[in-house]
Amino acid sequence: MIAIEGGPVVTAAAMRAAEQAHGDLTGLMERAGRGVGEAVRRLAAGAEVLVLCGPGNNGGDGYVAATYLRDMGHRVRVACTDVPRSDLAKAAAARWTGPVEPLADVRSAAILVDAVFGTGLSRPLDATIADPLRRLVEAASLAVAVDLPSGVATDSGALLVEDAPGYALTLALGALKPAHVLQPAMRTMGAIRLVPLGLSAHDLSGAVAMIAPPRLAAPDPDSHKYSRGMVAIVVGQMAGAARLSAEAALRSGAGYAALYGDASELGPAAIVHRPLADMASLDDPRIGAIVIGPGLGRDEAARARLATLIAADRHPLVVDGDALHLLDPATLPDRDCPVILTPHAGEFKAVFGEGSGSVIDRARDAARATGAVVVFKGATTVIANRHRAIVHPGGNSWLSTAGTGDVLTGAIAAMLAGEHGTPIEAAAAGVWLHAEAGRRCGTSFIADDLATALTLTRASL
Ligand SMILES: NC(=O)C1=CN([C@@H]2O[C@H](COP(=O)(O)OP(=O)(O)OC[C@H]3O[C@@H](n4cnc5c(N)ncnc54)[C@H](OP(=O)(O)O)[C@@H]3O)[C@@H](O)[C@H]2O)[C@@H](O)CC1
Ligand SMILES: [K+]
Repeated sequence: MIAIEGGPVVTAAAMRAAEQAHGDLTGLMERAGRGVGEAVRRLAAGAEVLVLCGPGNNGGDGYVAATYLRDMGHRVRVACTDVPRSDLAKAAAARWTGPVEPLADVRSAAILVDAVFGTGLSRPLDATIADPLRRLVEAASLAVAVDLPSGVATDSGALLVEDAPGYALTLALGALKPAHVLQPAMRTMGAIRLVPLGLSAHDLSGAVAMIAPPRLAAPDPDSHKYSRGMVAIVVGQMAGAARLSAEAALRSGAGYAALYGDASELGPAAIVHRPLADMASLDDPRIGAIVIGPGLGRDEAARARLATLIAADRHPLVVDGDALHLLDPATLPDRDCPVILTPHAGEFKAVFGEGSGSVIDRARDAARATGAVVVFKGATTVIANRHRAIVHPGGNSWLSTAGTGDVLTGAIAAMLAGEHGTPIEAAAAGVWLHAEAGRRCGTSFIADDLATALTLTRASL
């Protein structure tokens, strides 16, 4: 089992293609089943194991795991939902010489291994499988899903079973699939670990990857406040939101944060307040990123400011909150300077409509249509540009409090202004810092605490 940070997230079809490119399908199943067997053996600590096998290759992995456990002298029973139907599963089942019980009335065991369906699940589970599976998972003190819990849709993360039971551990085979990073599937999986199968990185090189901690360099010895990144924030009707963004930008490492507009001079003294007599005040070439949206309001003045910034095309932009409701996405593809959009689900719908597919698909479609980096915030946050996507599979659920989005915007703007990688890398770095700061804050914190926590989060890298 190895770490999954930065690794590929691969659809069922891409996984099958990688498997075919590898060629040695029997060898892959051997590695998968053995990897499962080794993990289960370590965790079972001698307790009886029940392996449930389905008719396809997921079931084949189960037979291999059961055979391994038996050969290691472990107490193991096998039950099946159906006879093996794929050639590989037939061959694996033939090597299991013990009894195979029917699923319906099989006795539960302390350790349950679910090898019923994996990436080949094609329709909702029938009650004749779902009911005994739920009973056995719930009766076990440790339930382990092979590749995926049987009942989750690989590419969308949807549940194809009612009252899906919760597992303690899911052993992803070869690579993570979208369901491993998407809700509601993810919340049924428990801890997720990867069993490597030796598939080549080239064959797995999909366009979607798990987020990894960013590598952020310390300022150069000859750095100054502008070279570290100057963030300008356009103030609107609710100045507190803009202040949160400014503070977050500074605590994420920006050298200078200026609020442009009529804000009372509250907040850290380090934040600079400048009047916004006209938009020309934002022409300062030292500005590395402009934030527009937090607390902006949706009046005509706000709309005009946004349109002017987009048309001017002089600075990288981070567009959030109210500005997303005022945005005409058709104006974006012509820009040369990078744009990062940071919508939550409601804002995403306001800009792009409902879309189709998973949040990964929808974020990627939006990025392709606009040329912008789209940070689609939610239970799983997806950061996409035209060519690829990075997923952050959720952070501390206590982040769902007012102002945390403004903090994220500031963190992303700091990364963009400080030129920490390409725009998608800068956006991902901001998402990571924000989520990690949220983790450090624990429970019932407020957005101000989150902004404060960015200092030590940044220091941890
Ligand atoms: N890719 C790799 O690199 C490797 C993949 N490996 C493993 O292979 C797994 C994928 O195997 P797979 O393609 O055979 O699909 P799998 O999940 O076993 O199910 C297919 C069977 O289930 C049936 N079926 C489907 N839905 C059903 C339902 N609701 N109710 C009832 N039946 C249903 C379906 O029947 P059908 O839809 O044709 O009627 C078919 O018989 C993957 O998750 C991993 O564990 C590793 O061994 C090695 C490396
Ligand atoms: K499974």
